[in-house]
Amino acid sequence: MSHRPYVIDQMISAKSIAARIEELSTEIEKDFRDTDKLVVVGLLRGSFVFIADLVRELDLPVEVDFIEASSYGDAMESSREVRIFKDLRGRIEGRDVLVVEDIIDTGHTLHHVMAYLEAKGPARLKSIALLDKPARREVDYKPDYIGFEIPDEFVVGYGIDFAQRNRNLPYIGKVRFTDDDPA
Ligand SMILES: O=P(O)(O)OC[C@H]1O[C@H](OP(=O)(O)OP(=O)(O)O)[C@H](O)[C@@H]1O
Ligand code: HPA
Ligand SMILES: [Mg+2]
Repeated sequence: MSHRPYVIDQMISAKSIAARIEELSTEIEKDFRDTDKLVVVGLLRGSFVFIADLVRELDLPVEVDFIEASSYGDAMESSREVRIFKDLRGRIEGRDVLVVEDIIDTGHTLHHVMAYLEAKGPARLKSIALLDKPARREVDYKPDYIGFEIPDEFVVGYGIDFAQRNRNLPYIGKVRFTDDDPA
């Protein structure tokens, strides 16, 4: 939990996010045009806004499922220990699967979840992250689709939290601590 005062500076507008999701959907539709059904798996909690907007742009037969993993808790630093709190409801063996993530930072979360899901034997398994922060990567993993590459800033909004707050902002913003400001 942060007790330091901070403000949020907008980094990516709601309009830019919507435009990028349209482009990404076209790419995904092309790659999975022959699918009988695509299981779109949201990684809770951060991806709940992104998956809602993404599936509504996808002109494919989709099923939606969720898995919950977390490694940050209320901190700004990854614990590097990814815990699965909730597993999928459905089976993905032999199915086409797209994992939807809000942000890839150190890479521990997505890397761990992809290995966990791969072991369930899907036909095709791909991942999409709205944001990619490559400067902080600790594991060698690159999502198949990326919305925006961002600099090394702590971001919030559009589902992403800081100590569980700010998930409801319609845009992506960066956290700026005001006690860092020169007097
Ligand atoms: O690449 P990494 O360094 O692993 O960081 C990315 C992950 O961290 C955040 O989740 P968090 O653990 O905060 O849980 P949440 O989704 O419930 O907010 C974010 O939603 C990603 O899942
Ligand atoms: O920049 C971030 N903001 C919020 N949660 C996060 N989890 C990984 N990176 C971030
Ligand atoms: Mg998350």
